Amino acid sequence: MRDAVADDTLKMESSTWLWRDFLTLCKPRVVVVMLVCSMVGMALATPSLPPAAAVTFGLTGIGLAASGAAAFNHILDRRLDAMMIRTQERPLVTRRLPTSLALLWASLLSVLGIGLLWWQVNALTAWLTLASLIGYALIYTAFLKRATPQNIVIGGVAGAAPPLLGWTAVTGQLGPEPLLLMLIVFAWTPPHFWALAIHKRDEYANAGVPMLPVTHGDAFTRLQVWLYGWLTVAVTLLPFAIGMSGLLYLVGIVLLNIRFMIWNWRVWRGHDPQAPINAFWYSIRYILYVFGVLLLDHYAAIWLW
Ligand code: HEM
Ligand SMILES: CC(C)=CCC/C(C)=C/CC/C(C)=C/COP(=O)(O)OP(=O)(O)O
Repeated sequence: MRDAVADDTLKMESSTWLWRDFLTLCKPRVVVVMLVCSMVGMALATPSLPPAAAVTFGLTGIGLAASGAAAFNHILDRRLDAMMIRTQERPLVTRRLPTSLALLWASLLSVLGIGLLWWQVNALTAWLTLASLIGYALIYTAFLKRATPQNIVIGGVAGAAPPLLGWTAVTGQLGPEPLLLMLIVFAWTPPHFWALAIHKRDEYANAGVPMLPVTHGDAFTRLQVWLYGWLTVAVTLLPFAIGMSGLLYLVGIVLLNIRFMIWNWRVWRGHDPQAPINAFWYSIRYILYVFGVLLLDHYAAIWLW
């Protein structure tokens, strides 16, 4: 009797673990932030509320496809992940999940995501999402990541797509505004990632991944964080400059950028060894707040005026 209870507990624990592992393959926190950016892209695409069907199917499709891309990344990187402390507890490294099952999971998520966008949203969004999926899962992960320190700059195009995908899900069209939203995420990616890469430089070096701090050293990477930080500041001022967003956005973005650049300045100076990792965590809050303030400004303009 006692053993049967123990067995059941074990079964329950292992099935919870199994689901957790499937979820881990999706990089859920990254995908959630991407979906926030997509949602803001959807909201800004129309002066009224975006249609419920485009929002529901659009977010589900983009979320499934991004999760599929993340799962492919886990598969292709499993040997490399085994060489880094940060990633060595991942389910395919510890073999809690067999690679074949992960491949099935990644394919299922990707086909469902792209299929849903194709049938229920529009062909343009489906094609662009497929391009982002291939861009991250294959071009970045399998080739660029191992080949050049510019990997995350080029690969950043795929990661930056979500606000544009949200926009096209609602309008079926491209335009300068969604490209600008994409450009914000694109410019933000180097300060976001290189701050972390400075902190984890030795792990990347041991694994033989040519990230910028490994190939060009800390000082050069810190300077790049500072310079791309300024590029991000310039790009985030454009929505106001072109009349896409109003005064509320301007005030919000100036405050956010001051904080963002204080962190990037600390990284650049290099006096505080904890500055890069703190700047990395702030970068995630920053991108959420930037899209949050774009959204607030948009609805304030519609409802208050
Ligand atoms: C090529 C582009 C990108 C690269 C190379 C990159 C790299 C990374 C890495 C290595 C981590 C892991 C940190 C850890 O394990 O503790 C991370 C975390 C994160 N990234 Fe990025 N990132 C990119 C683009 C993006 C984009 C576009 C978003 C969202 C819009 C994003 C949002 C996040 C979030 C929310 C986390 C925290 C995840 C967590 O807490 O588990 N990243 N990023
Ligand atoms: C369809 C669509 C919108 C696709 C976007 C896909 C996506 C989830 C991009 C995430 C970007 C990211 C976390 C890169 C880090 O990869 P890494 O391998 O360098 O980091 P790791 O070492 O933590 O795995």
